[in-house]
Amino acid sequence: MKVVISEFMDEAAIAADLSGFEILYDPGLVDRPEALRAALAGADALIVRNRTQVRGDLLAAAPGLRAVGRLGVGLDNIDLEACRARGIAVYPATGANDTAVAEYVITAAMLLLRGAYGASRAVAEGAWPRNALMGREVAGKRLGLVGFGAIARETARRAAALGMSLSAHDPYLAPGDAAWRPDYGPVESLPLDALLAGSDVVSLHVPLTPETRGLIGADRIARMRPGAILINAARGGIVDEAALAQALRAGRLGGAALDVFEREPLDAAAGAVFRDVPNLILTPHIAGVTQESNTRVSALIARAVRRHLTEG
Ligand SMILES: O=C(O)[C@H](O)COP(=O)(O)O
Repeated sequence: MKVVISEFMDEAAIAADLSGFEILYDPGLVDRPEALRAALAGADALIVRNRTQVRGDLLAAAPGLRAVGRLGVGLDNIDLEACRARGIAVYPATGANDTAVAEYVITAAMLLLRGAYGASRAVAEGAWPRNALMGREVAGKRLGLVGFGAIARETARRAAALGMSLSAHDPYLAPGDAAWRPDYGPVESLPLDALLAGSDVVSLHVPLTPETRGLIGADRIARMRPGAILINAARGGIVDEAALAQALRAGRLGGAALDVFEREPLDAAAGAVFRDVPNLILTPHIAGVTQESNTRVSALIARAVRRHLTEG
C-alpha cells in the first residue's frame, strides 16, 4: 500500500508508524502539482498540511485514495463533501497543536501590549528611550475570543493565569455548556459586536467557512476599543487586511499579530499593504507548528492513516 506525503512532516513518525508501506515523502510535492498528481495514481493515502488543495483535479488523479491525513486542524484546503461522496476518510490532528497556538497568542498579546522589545539597536547605540517604551501590562486586561473551541480554551486558561478577564463569542456553544464555567473562572458569553467593543485583546479562533469569511471587516475593526490588539492565528480571509493596516497606521488599534493571510505565501505584491505598518507582527503560518507539536501531530496522523489502511 502506498502513502504519499506532499508537505513537511516529522520523519521519525514516518519511520516509526508507517513502516511496511510504500512511502513517497517529498515536502516539495505541494509546489509541483503535475508530479503530485502522477504520484497519486497508485496511492492509498495522502498526508498534507494546509497548502495542498485536496479537491478537483487532485482527487480525480487518485482513484484508489482511501484516507487523507491532515497535519493540522483547519480543513479548508480539503473538499470534505467530495471525500465523503467517495468514501475517503479525512483525519485532522485535533488537539495536537493546541498548546503551540495558545502560546503564540499569549506571547503576541504580551509583546504587543508591552512594546518594550524592539529597541535593542537603539539601546546598544546609547539611546535610553524609557518613556517611549513604557508599555501596558497584560494583567487586568480583557481577552475576547472569537470562537471558543479547544484552542481558544487553552488560550483562555493561560490568559486567566496571567490575570486577564475573559469573554468569548461562540454561537455554536450552548449557553448551558460547562465550557463557559471552567475551573479557572467564568468566561462571559457575548455577541460579536459587544465582545469587540469590550476587549483589550481580541483573538480569532474560528475556521474559514462562508460564514466567517470577511467576519472582521472595516466596520467591525472600527468597533474595537481604541488601542486594542487583534491577533489572527486562525485563517486568512477572516480579517480584512487593508482595513486592519489602515487602522494600525491611523493609530486606532494598538497592535496586531497575523500568522495567516488571504494569500499564502504572502508575495511582495500581496504583502505591500503591510509595508511599514507600525506595531504589526507578521509570521508565516507557524503558530501551530513547534518542534513539539510537529512531533505530536505527525505521530497522531501517521497512526491514524496506518490504522485506517490496515484495519479500516
Ligand atoms: O490547521 C492548522 O492546525 C494549522 O494550519 C497548522 O497546521 P499545518 O501546519 O499542517 O498547516
